[in-house]
Amino acid sequence: MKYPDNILELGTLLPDYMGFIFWEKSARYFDGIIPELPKSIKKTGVFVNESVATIVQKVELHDLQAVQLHGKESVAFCAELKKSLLNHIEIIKVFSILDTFDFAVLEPFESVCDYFLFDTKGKLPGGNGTTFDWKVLEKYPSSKPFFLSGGIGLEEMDAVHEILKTNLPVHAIDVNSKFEIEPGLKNISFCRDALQCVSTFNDPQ
Ligand SMILES: O=C(O)c1ccccc1N[C@@H]1O[C@H](COP(=O)(O)O)[C@@H](O)[C@H]1O
Repeated sequence: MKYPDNILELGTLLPDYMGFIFWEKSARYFDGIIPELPKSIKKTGVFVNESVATIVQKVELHDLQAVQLHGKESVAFCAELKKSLLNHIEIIKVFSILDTFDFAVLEPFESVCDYFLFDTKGKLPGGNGTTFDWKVLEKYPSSKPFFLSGGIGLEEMDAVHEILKTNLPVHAIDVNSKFEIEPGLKNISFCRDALQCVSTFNDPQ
């Protein structure tokens, strides 16, 4: 999200999280002031290999409730960040998947982050707009809840429904470029359709 009016309009749909990209090379780079949003929406800062000091500064400046680490942040880095954020900010550690994934790498991160996020490996650290084969997640060995991400659009809603029927601990569905008019400007009507669609998932067939 980048533009105040668009941020406020999306806010009326009450998503659980709203993301702001603090990676300067992104076309979605956010350098504004986040307008007042409903308190239930967790404002999430997305960072790529940023320093602890910068992340803490952005958390304080924008009153963020979650940080998404979208680079090669180490276990030690996540631990230091967790300590600096006094445990009250959610830490979401991203792992990028192509065709296969060695889930053993997750184990040391279990205690230093609150959620994992699985995105698709691509040219950019994130926002590549491509999906990975979610079958890879059948081997997910952990009970830690995760965000499912990477190129999710309205066309993926049936597949999203299917994955939510499994025992996988999917915490949230993370959408980005497939819901945009241009980078950082969300298509509100697409977002409304997706939320409407998700709200029917528990309806009896
Ligand atoms: O979107 C970006 O520009 C971006 C840049 C650097 C790190 C992460 C970024 N976006 C995140 O990428 C995922 C997947 O996005 P997409 O659906 O494939 O477009 C999502 O978490 C974005 O927040």
